Amino acid sequence: MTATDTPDIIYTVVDEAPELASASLLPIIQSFGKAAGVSVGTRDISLAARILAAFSDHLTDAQRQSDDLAELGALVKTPQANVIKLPNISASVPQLVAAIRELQGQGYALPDYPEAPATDAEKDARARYDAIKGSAVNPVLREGNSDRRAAAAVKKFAQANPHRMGAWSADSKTRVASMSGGDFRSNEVSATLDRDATAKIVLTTADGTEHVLKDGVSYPAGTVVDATYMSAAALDAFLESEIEKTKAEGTLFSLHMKATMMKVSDPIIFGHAVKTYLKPVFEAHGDQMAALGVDPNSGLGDLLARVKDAPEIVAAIDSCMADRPPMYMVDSDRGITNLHVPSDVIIDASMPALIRAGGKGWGPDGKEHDANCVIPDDSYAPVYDETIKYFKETGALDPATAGTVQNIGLMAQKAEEYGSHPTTFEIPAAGTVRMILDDGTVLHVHNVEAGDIWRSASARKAPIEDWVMLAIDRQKAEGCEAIFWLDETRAHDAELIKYVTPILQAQGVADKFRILAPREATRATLETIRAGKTSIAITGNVLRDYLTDLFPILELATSAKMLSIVKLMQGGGLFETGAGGSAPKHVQQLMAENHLRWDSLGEFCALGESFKFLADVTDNASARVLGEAVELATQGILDNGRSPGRKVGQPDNRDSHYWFARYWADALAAQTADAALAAHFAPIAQALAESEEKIIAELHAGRGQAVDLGGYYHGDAAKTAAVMRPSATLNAIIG
Ligand SMILES: NC(=O)C1=CN([C@@H]2O[C@H](COP(=O)(O)OP(=O)(O)OC[C@H]3O[C@@H](n4cnc5c(N)ncnc54)[C@H](OP(=O)(O)O)[C@@H]3O)[C@@H](O)[C@H]2O)C=CC1
Ligand SMILES: O=C(O)CCC(=O)C(=O)O
Ligand SMILES: [Mg+2]
Repeated sequence: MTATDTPDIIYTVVDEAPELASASLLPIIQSFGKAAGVSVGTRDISLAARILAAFSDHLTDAQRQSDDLAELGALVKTPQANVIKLPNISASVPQLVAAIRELQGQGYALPDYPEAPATDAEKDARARYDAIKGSAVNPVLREGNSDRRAAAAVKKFAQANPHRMGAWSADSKTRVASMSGGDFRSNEVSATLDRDATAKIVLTTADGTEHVLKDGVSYPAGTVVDATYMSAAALDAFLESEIEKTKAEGTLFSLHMKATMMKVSDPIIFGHAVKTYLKPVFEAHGDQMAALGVDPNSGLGDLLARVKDAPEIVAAIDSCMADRPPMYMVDSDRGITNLHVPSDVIIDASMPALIRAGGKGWGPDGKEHDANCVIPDDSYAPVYDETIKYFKETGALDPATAGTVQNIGLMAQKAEEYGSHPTTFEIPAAGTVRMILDDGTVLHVHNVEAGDIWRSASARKAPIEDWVMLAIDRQKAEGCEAIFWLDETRAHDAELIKYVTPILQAQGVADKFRILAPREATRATLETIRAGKTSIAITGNVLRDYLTDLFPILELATSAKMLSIVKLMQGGGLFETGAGGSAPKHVQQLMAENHLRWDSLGEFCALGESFKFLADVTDNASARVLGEAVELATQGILDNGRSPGRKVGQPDNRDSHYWFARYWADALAAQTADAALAAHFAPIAQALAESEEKIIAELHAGRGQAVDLGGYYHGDAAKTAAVMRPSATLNAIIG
């Protein structure tokens, strides 16, 4: 693709619920955009497309797929970028394997996912699959810092229509457990480089052998470079003790990790939890299980499938589980536990859901119970711990009166932990890890044991400075409380504070900001929003992720309704839709009963911003008219209660798109800034209004019945369109 082929706006093709929604919404957007001379094209970053692009050489000409992620990765580094990014699957190994199997079944000659690669071909396939695994998309596209908040109209709507909140009682036994030592938080060291440098990471084992874990990592001057490790022995002792305490406390055992984004460290920690929970089974049958290909990092689901024909192991598991505290369940009806799949329980979504429910999780008995929320590393766990303590003291937040928390997140150029996977290692043998600069300076040293998880994360100067300036702009726009969530006693944060304070002083705004450690910032922020006011949380990358689910889920019921703007460092714009994920449960519901409860409010918000951004950079006045009309349409959806319902029979995602098109056309027909557009949309608006009954009836035909999409990861476009665009009348009006 040459630059001239790039559409004005790129709308990403993704997976699961948002992709199903796109089948209905995108044709509307493309048709409306075309009328204003704005081209809206697509690039495919779905898991299936990324797999196919990585294995082009295994496919026929007709099957080959371009590497759209690579193209977008280059585009976001240019001022022309205008990308609407929907949530995509960040695949765990079980998801990746399922997607490969589906594609193979459709006739794509892909190699299997090699669990234990031996031959060169297997090693090559494994390396290609590993590059697709986990959060492999967002870090490539996020060449800017993050600005996430609820649009004023969305917040007002949530206050006027408060969602249900679980009650919190002072005697709730729900709590957060994290390590008091030996974790990433306590072992962290950090330094800011005063010049451009390259580094190597070397493990020297007890016998003096040097193993180069990584070479040639390059950093520009001013980069904050951290190193830390989690002790495997301390982790196991902690998990063992928490499993026992959970049993004594009579709560559910739950583990909350980010195995997708932290794709190297967190599946290993998850695996430790699986092994510790089933410790007697691994002690008695470990060798046999290894021979059956069991990898605890892949979860209990995979493990059970592998041992199903070994009755002695199955019996040992049953007896062990009976003796353990009950587990927090992902799906109690189907027996899916917290430890089944590493990507089923993702901390940013799972902790807020539990907190919103009054500290309750589902147990194996299908009932709600208090839970022990195990979050081994103590870097960010205090946020949840303090939130839970606060709600126990004060009762749940009232969404009718609560203020709002906005977020400015340091995210650009793979900032902090979320960029650390290429420099994360499970240590093979005891020794010393050194991070050595090109001039021989030893930047960081740690003594480690076999199995420890060592990692280095970094944050570059330009993104840090951009982040502080973005925070200053946002505070100026809002005039409200603004807090840097930084802990001066933590090594990395102390280095960041050395950037933040002088910039605030130089800009003359130091009195507008506070710097508080996450625990203190959590309490201060909760008190602020309890009083109905706004607070800006200025955070690093991980808290950006955690807080933009936590507060939206408390305030708005879902983070799908968030405005999520990434102001790219090179001048382009990336507009993320919402702050949540791809909602697999919604796909299951659509397939079973033809109801899609996905709310596209995040897409609507992103679309308005994208059109307005296009108008700003290209002087395309029609694009501004389109964007402003999108905002009115979004307002119309809210004012008239046109968002999807949760249950079959209620209006769903498709109904909301009809209303969105109608309100959008109404606004375009009514505006006077662009007479040609008004004239174009007047008959469309009229047709949409006149055919309302017919369109709604056509949209609802077949609701309640199972539908066939022709695949889960790689559905059939025609089948999906038949399901998602069932109204011939609407389709004809849209053209
Ligand atoms: N930006 C990105 O690309 C992101 C991708 N992900 C990926 O998404 C997948 C699922 O992640 P998960 O953590 O389960 O989180 P999700 O955000 O997909 O789902 C959590 C719950 O939030 C509710 N929800 C989310 N979006 C909407 C929406 N638009 N409308 C209505 N309700 C919504 C649903 O609640 P209910 O079921 O009650 O209706 C849903 O089950 C994973 O593969 C993950 O890696 C995750 C986060 C961000
Ligand atoms: O990229 C991912 O896997 C998740 C991203 C995410 O959760 C977020 O940005 O809020
Ligand atoms: Mg998130």
